Amino acid sequence: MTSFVFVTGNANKLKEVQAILAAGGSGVSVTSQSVEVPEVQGTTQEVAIAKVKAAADKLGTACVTEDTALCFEALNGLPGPYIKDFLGNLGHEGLNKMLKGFSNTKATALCTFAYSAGPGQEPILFEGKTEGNIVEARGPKNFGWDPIFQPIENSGDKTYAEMTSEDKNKISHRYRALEKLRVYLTEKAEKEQS
Ligand SMILES: O=P(O)(O)OP(=O)(O)OP(=O)(O)OC[C@H]1O[C@@H](n2cnc3c(O)ncnc32)[C@H](O)[C@@H]1O
Ligand SMILES: [Mg+2]
Repeated sequence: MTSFVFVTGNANKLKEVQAILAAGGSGVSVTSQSVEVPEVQGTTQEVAIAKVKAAADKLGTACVTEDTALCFEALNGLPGPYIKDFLGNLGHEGLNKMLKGFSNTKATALCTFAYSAGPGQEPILFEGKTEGNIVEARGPKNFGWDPIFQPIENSGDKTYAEMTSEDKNKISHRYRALEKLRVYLTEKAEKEQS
């Protein structure tokens, strides 16, 4: 049984990670800890690396962090890793308004899991992407920008918020990144046993 410590303050992320791992029946499990770590500015990779390093230093142990970015094609990838501040200040409506001057509503949901084997160890990143469009908010408003993101594949015309969690977890940016982390941790555990 492989398990990892997931450092996050976001209960929705934790719930999805637990559900995705349970559905996969992979024997990888997760415990969680909420630790305040600074989030630096930079590319999604730089932000993810700095966050997991700070978390590993603080906890003194191996751990996993996750960063979610929402990248608007018309804005050359912005807000990207700064989506939390944009969403907090502008809301769903403001994010839609940002794209009013453009004919392009395409966006990429990008999830980056970062694994550190412990303090001072070089982090390893696992990325997952889902392509979609930014639309007027539809569906329950309990998780971030889910109501304004309509994935292109498999959703019909549903936003993430209108999809069942099972359906979202089959195609989500988080699912795709977590699958790579799961494979890595499983292979690592097998190597350590042999
Ligand atoms: O403690 P951490 O893990 O950092 O949790 P956080 O809520 O601060 O999360 P981020 O720094 O990664 O910021 C990402 C923002 O995008 C939101 N978000 C993340 N994943 C999402 C998803 O699958 N659907 C909708 N919104 C999401 C989240 O609520 C934040 O506002
Ligand atoms: Mg955060």
